[in-house]
Amino acid sequence: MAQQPVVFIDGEAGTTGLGIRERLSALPVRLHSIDPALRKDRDARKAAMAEADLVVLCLPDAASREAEAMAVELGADAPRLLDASTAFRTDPTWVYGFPELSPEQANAISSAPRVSNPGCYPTGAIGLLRPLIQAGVLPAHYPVCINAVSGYSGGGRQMIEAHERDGGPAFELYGLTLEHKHVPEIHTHAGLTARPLFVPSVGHFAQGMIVSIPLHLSMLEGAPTAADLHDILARHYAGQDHVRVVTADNALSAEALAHSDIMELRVHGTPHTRHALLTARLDNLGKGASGAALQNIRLMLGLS
Ligand SMILES: NC(=O)C1=CN([C@@H]2O[C@H](COP(=O)(O)OP(=O)(O)OC[C@H]3O[C@@H](n4cnc5c(N)ncnc54)[C@H](OP(=O)(O)O)[C@@H]3O)[C@@H](O)[C@H]2O)C=CC1
Ligand SMILES: CC(=O)N[C@@H](CCC(=O)OP(=O)(O)O)C(=O)O
Repeated sequence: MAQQPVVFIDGEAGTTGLGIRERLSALPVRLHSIDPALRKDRDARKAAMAEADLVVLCLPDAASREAEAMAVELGADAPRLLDASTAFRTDPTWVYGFPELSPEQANAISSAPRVSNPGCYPTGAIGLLRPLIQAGVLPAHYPVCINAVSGYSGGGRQMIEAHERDGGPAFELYGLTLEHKHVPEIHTHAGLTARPLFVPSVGHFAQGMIVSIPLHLSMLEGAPTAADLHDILARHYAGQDHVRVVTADNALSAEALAHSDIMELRVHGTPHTRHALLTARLDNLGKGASGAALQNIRLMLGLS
């Protein structure tokens, strides 16, 4: 029997790491772990990397960069890397791990030595914008405004503890310098030429996310209707397991897809409105993190 590929999750005890570990139990892989007391020990992490075929980095950005440097030091023994942080998402030497962007993207992920897992908010924003830009209906220079709300698990262990111990705010806008770390990622991978304006927020619920983007249809090529935009998205994602283009509702709860790896896309608006609202609903820990990582792990290891 062929040997199972070895996977090491650097940051296994964190929010994203735990989610990936849980999902990996369904795959024919061997998980290589290190003594939890040594989880931040450089030598122990490097030795674990040398044992692995694939290392999944579930770390803050600085620790991910350090891990990548350690992999380079391993030379010919370097494992392939999948990084869940923001560190390499706009680095052209890494492949962006969003397989639904195109069949070519899925192929590129399969053979790449370095793959960056998309951010939670960018998954929703890029998932909505890119097919419309590609289809030529949304101009790349459109002044895009993105509003989004996340469950508090989006802030990792520290934010989870703050909400669960101290209550946390019911609803809070943040990133109000308008320089959130996800802006360059959305700008690059949506295919926009104009920098998008992004306003995130966090609510007092654990998991779930809505990303919403209002559009003035009269400013789009050919003045399409909301139904036309729905059809473009539906054609783009036809046959995909993790992204569904569904009928618009009059209200949307952010928590409905908690514990799911599916993302739902909607186009709201009636034939009478000259406005449309694009929405993406997902679990920030599911398709927004660990669920997407599992898709990439399957592709990288050739597991169907
Ligand atoms: N939470 C989310 O919704 C999403 C998170 N991500 C990204 O995934 C990454 C991990 O986030 P998340 O799981 O939420 O964060 P957590 O804080 O929950 O987990 C991070 C883990 O990394 C460990 N760690 C920190 N520094 C080091 C180090 N130098 N060496 C080894 N381990 C270290 C932490 O240990 P300790 O706690 O002891 O410090 C912790 O176990 C981040 O880059 C984040 O941006 C991506 C998409 C969504
Ligand atoms: C609520 C909250 O704080 N969310 C995080 C985003 C989640 C995250 O850090 O993950 P990725 O960048 O890897 O997607 C934030 O805004 O920084």
